[in-house]
Amino acid sequence: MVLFNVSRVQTTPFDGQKPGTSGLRKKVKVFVQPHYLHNFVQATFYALTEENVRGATLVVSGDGRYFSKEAIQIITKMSAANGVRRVWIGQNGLLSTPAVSAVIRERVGADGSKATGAFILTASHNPGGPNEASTAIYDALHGVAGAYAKRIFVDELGAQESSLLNCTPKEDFGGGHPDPNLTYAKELVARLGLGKSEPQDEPPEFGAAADGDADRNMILGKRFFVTPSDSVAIIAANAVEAIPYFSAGLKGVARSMPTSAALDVVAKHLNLKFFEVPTGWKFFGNLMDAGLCSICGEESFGTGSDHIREKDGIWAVLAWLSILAYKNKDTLGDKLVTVEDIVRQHWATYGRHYYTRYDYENVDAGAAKELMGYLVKLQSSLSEVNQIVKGVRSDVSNVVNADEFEYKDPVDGSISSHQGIRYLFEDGSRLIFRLSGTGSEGATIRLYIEQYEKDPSKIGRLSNEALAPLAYFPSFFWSGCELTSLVSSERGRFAPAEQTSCVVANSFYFGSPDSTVGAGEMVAIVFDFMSHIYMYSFSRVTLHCCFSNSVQLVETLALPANLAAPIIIIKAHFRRVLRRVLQKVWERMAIKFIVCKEDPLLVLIDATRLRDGGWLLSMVRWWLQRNLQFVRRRTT
Ligand SMILES: O=P(O)(O)OC[C@H]1O[C@H](O)[C@H](O)[C@@H](O)[C@@H]1O
Repeated sequence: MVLFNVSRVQTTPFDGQKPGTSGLRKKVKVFVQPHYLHNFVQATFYALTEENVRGATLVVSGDGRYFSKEAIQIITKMSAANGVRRVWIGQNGLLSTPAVSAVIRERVGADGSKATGAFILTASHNPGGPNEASTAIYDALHGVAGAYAKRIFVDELGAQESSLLNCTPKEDFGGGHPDPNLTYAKELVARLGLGKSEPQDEPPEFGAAADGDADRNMILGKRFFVTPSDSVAIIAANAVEAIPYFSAGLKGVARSMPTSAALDVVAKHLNLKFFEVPTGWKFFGNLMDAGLCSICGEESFGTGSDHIREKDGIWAVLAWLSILAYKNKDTLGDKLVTVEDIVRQHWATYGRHYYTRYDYENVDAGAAKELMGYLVKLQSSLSEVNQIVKGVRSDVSNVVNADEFEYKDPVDGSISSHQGIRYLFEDGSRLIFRLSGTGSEGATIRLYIEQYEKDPSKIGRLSNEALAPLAYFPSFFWSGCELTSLVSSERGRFAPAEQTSCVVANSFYFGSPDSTVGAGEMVAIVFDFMSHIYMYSFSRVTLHCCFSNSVQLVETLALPANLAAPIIIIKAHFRRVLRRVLQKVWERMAIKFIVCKEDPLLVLIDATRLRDGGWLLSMVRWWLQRNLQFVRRRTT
């Protein structure tokens, strides 16, 4: 016979310690509080009848999640103290929930005993770990990455199966678009708290996605998006300490031209060889073969190293996990260093490159070519460019260089020309225009906007706000072009799809604090030919410097200060078609039309009408998106 000393310990109740539908489910940090589990176990014993406890046999086991071992010790001791005779524990404390049920119902002990009940240590499908928030999700978007993900993340690294999302490869990628970005990795984006609405569960700390063939990657933190340009810079900055493969040092780093210059700053700080190559992975291959480059990346969600000659989506995720592990090596039990912490720390050290990309897809190939030609021609006069720039925003630095990117391969000496049009600003900001080389229909124009901020007090701004001044320019640069083709196209997407920021381009300007209008205030809503929408307050100075032509126009027209009916000013060639469409819809709003020759489409509305005018804006936007195909250079 074994004798135990039983001691009584005074405890106090815990708020909300109530079993729900299926047991007591609480976060680990709640469960590990002193006496939390003890209170629950003792309360359970008190609730049971004497004969179910005294001399009884209990089963105690679970799914082996964090804190199970400690809990089994506590429950076993408390069972003994309460008179339980025998505790059956699965090997290493492991038993599936159905197995526990089977043991209670079927198992008969050597002495004929049967279990009267069990403590099952599980939270079922919910995450576990010292901090459940440290879980991760990997979304293979039903591409081939799924086949590798289970082996690498679950079997090798011990992640839970529930961390795998869309990891069964499917012929049609599950009907989705297997491109890992904020637009297409919808489910992952929503789970990480970056969707339109808050997710049901607290988002995990880490998320990543791959494309169909597993060479691209997207890295997310909880409610946080890491731009691919930042991602490669951060990997490079931490590689030597955090990734054993690079412990001997980096040979050099490289990025594609439109990728932000975040990597350049790291290379400079660490005194690394640095290369800026045209878009396309093949340019990195030469550098790697020549032993000049260890890590490289592109804004198009490609990141890789010289372990192979392609970008490698899973490698990028492992690189990030290595950095997270390294940054957390001393934080066991404390608050974890998160993805967001790492990125913000990086910005504080190296400065931040605010960055976004707009894609204008499926536009008329001829018109796109002409537009690019126009942008190149504009480059011949920097003073003209700066005149436009200063006329729009006096607070933006000068364009100091403008060119078409050309690359001379340092290894074989080959030259690649016409690799994108660059407008480079004095403060390091850049506007880049490029024709995509991967589109399958029409042309795709990519517009990359980047602004460098060194001042640590200014690195925490919203990206759309920080980039707003620069985002004004493209339409002004293009003001020498005009819309001509009004071919209706259901499929052509006229509105830009913003790939690298959470902000949808069309809400870009409405979303900024500048755009709030007071009741009775007069505002102008301007649609430029790219269907960006600008809203200006007439009582603000911004309007005067932002849109001087329109102001002059409005002044010339001597519009009344408080407009009763909306007025729509349209370009001459829109008149017939737009008027026909809009007049029908808006008859009851007594819209007056004024036709002007030189301005973009201008809708002038009394702000008091804006509250019920949302549908009106949607109508205009819908019409523009549906009907305007693209631009052609002004021929005069
Ligand atoms: O030319 P784009 O449409 O911008 O595509 C750019 C990307 O296309 C492919 O994925 C290449 O492998 C990448 O190296 C490149 O960055």
